[in-house]
Formats: sequence, structure tokens, C-alpha cells
Amino acid sequence: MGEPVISLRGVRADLGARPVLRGIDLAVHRGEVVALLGANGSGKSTAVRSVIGQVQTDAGEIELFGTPQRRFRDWHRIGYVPQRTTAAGGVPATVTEVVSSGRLSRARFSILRRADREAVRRALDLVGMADRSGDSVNALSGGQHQRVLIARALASEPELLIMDEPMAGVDLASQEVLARTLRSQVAAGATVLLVLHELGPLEPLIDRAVVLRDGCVLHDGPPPKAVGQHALPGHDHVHPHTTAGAEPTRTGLLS
Ligand SMILES: Nc1ncnc2c1ncn2[C@@H]1O[C@H](COP(=O)(O)OP(=O)(O)OP(=O)(O)O)[C@@H](O)[C@H]1O
Repeated sequence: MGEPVISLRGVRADLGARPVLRGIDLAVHRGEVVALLGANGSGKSTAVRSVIGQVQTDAGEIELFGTPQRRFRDWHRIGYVPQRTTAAGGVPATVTEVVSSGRLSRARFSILRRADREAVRRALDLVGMADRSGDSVNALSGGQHQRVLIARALASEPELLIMDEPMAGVDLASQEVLARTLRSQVAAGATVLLVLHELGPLEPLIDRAVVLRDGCVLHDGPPPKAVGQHALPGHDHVHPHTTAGAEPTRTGLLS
């Protein structure tokens, strides 16, 4: 097993008066694909947002690539795809502009050079959106929009990909593109942490599943065999969430 890329030990987080993470242990090793599963409100998004510093934790330790999170600076090594709350953000940006913003963490002085523009182009190619590069993101379908957000995360050529429900509300064709994109990232050695509502088409990729219930780890091991359409019974899915956490860490990761 490779070295831990993500390590959470005894992580607790209260949001408002509510204990949302109640002592989470979670390790993701280099090259692993780990699914974080659990019912609505079990704390999955809060857990991944605590990993990238968007939720302040109240206890426990978080390490990224072996470095305590508070000293970690290499945020370009992480690509984050937030939970999608709307089909488009309402900002009149083009597909290229959105994907380019994911490259800024790599670019010196925030100036995109040729190599950066090529990386943006590669990311767009990977998700099959190169032909839409000049279009406004507001003109895209939900699935296409999600592909753009994934391209944005890939633009920094990250070693670790964290995706919060990448398949939610995504049409079948886009799901296939996303599964193919992930496969190619994994084949190239990426480490992946996925928040999932159901294993679905990503199931063959997943090495291990961590199931949360009520802010605690209920299971850490082989992915549960498909239970109907959903990874867990009784998983009734409702969105979106409000922004959590008081003072997020400045990471350059986009939410
Ligand atoms: N900013 C906040 N303030 C207070 N409570 C919050 C905040 N954000 C989330 N919560 C609550 O924390 C709990 C866990 O939320 P979280 O989004 O982490 O769950 P989840 O497992 O990702 O759920 P889902 O499947 O709906 O995405 C929920 O009860 C949610 O209402």
C-alpha cells in the first residue's frame, strides 16, 4: 500500500451547535480510489470539505501528503470538484475561462503561459468539451457543466482528486465520459476520494468504501455490493447545502 495521501484521525467538527463529524478516522493511500458513502446528512461533504480546509475542525488531526494540513501549501496537488448545486453559476464566463481558473494555482503570478493553456486544453479534451471551449457555461446542460467543473479540477494536473457527488444530476452520456475520465486518471496514478450517493458506473474503479453514519465511520472496507439503485438503503437524496464553516483555509481550491 502506498503512503497516505489523506489522513484524518479523530476529526470532529461542529456546525452551529450540531456535532456533524464525531471523531472520524480516514486514510486514503497513494493510488487508491476510495468512495465515501452514507445517507443524507451523515457528514460526507463536511468530511471532504474539512480535508481541503473549507470547514474548520474542532478536534483531531488532518494530514495531506504527510504534512499537517495547517502547514500544507501545495494545493495545486489537489483537484476538488464541489457538490454541484445549480446547473450554472450565473456568471457569464466561457468554458475556457472556468477551466483556466483551475490552472491558476500552478501559474506563476497568475499569468497563464503556453504550457498552462495546453494543460487547460488537455483537461477540456479529457472531458470531451474542447468543442465547447468558447461557449458560455450558462448555455450548458447539467452534465456538461459538471464535465467543465471536472476539467477545472484536472487543469492543475493534480495527484489527488476529491469529488463530491460527481454523478449527481448528470445525464447518462456525461456519466460515461466522467467514468472514462476517472479511469484514465486512475490509470495514470491519481489518488481519488469520491463522495457518492450510489456506486453506479464508478463501482469497478472503487478499491474501498468508507460509510458514514451520523458523523461516525460505520464501515471501512470493501465496497458494499449494490443495494438496489443505491449504495445504502433509505438514502433519500436532497440538495443543496449552505456554505459550512466559519473561516475556510485559503487554498486556491474553488468551491
Ligand atoms: N453550515 C452548516 N451549518 C449547520 N449545519 C450544517 C451546515 N452544513 C451542513 N450542515 C449539517 O450537517 C449535516 C451533515 O451535512 P453534510 O452535507 O456533510 O452531509 P452529507 O452526508 O454530505 O449529505 P448529502 O448526502 O445530503 O450531501 C447535515 O445535517 C447538514 O444539515
